Amino acid sequence: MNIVLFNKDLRISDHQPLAEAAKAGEVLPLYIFEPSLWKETALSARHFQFIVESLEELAKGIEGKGGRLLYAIDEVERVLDNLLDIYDSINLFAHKDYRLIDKAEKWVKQNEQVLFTFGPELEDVRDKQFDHRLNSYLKEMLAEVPSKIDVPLKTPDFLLTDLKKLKNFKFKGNKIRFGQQGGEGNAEETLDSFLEGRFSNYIENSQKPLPSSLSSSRLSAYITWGNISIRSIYQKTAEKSQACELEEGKKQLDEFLSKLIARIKVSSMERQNEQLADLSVIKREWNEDWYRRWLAGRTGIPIIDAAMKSLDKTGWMNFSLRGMVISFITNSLLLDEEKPSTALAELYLDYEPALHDYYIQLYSGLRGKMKIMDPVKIGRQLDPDGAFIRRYIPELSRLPAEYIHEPWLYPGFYQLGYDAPMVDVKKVNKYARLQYHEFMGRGKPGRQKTVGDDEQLSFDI
Ligand SMILES: Cc1cc2nc3c(=O)[nH]c(=O)nc-3n(C[C@H](O)[C@H](O)[C@H](O)COP(=O)(O)OP(=O)(O)OC[C@H]3O[C@@H](n4cnc5c(N)ncnc54)[C@H](O)[C@@H]3O)c2cc1C
Repeated sequence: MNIVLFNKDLRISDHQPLAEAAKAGEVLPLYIFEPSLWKETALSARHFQFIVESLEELAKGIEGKGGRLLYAIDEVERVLDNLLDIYDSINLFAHKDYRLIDKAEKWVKQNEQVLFTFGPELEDVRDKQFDHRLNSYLKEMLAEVPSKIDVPLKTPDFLLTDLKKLKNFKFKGNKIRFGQQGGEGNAEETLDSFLEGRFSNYIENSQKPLPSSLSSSRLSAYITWGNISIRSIYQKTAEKSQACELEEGKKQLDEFLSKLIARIKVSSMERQNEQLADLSVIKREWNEDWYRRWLAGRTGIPIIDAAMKSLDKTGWMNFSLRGMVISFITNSLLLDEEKPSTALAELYLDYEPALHDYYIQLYSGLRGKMKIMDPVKIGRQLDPDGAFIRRYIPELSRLPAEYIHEPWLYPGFYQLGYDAPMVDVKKVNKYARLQYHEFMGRGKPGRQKTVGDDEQLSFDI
């Protein structure tokens, strides 16, 4: 039996494993929900929601070709064992980045079955041939799934034909009401609307909090869950760029393409044996109250709070805000990055472990210099009139612009009902810099913290 293992490739267009399996004979398209994966990783209710929306559309697409998408709720090895009891032999078809590829590879070896994998050979970005291979992959013809998919007459009883049973699944976190919805159609619409005009201020706006939600492509969640393939985005964009009459348009699209390529490169970086800095000696003792206020968007520092509230609501933030919120908690407040990183991963709809971990490490100083940012200053640069802050913090919606980034300076501050800042940013940053410079200079811990340090760091209104 030819079994297609769907994973983070929830689409029909440019789906090579499905195309090849359909050419080989009868196909059983399968999506496995592994309970252990949902329990042990940062996958959350909002990811589940997006996946279900994607699967519903995928199922319709497969039905349209005469096939049927099936589901299993179990560990991947057990599902495959059960299938092997039913079928004499199994050919698995999957993309190379199938999340459970190690398990599938081990299983086929142990059971003498066959696994066909598809996708570019892009394992190590330092390889001299990397750029060449990437370039050819991006320009390759897209895979076309045949118009008819043959299904076996009878499918195993233990496989599910709909998603109702999944309602008993337990998830972390909350669903999103105002975020992007999963599915191939939505992915294509998002790309089309970007190429039809939203791209025109990409460079200027993609790091500004409010304008970025329109001027950025907003494709990240669709790429993460494979509702659209990167090479189809690449090809459509390159075509649009060629057709652009104005140099300015080409410039915007080239910048966007460079981001897509950055994604592939960061995802392909060889991470084993990497030496990360050990900053544990300068970290503060864990402060649950600070952490909770940061996560809830109640630090009293408007740009941080607006960013965290927008993430909770929409599941998305632009690059600069992502860097700023993690830098604030790990570098300014000197808290360990592990818990904040997991909390953010649960909230980002586009959570992709390779990218997320890399940038969290970069922004919390584990991969080089620890950058200590001033969120008030950054807020002024990114959101000068405070439109983003006003959108997400209603208490500040009518505050005059001159106070929007430092509302505690407003004479009527206590009437606003907004939180007083939990720390004085200047003081915590000064303290963090001192700790870091001592650590770097002498290669040993900074000044031992004494009782009363925290009091010195609190805000002096
Ligand atoms: C701490 C931190 C964590 C991050 N975690 C993730 C994550 O889990 N998943 C994720 O998709 N992105 C992550 N990013 C990268 C980036 O912030 C998002 O890809 C981007 O904000 C998505 O919005 P967009 O699709 O509108 O991007 P656009 O600007 O329109 O870019 C198009 C695509 O290129 C890729 N991309 C854009 N910027 C980068 C970059 N600097 N490096 C690598 N790829 C890029 C994304 O796939 C994106 O969809 C993270 C960044 C930081 C600083």
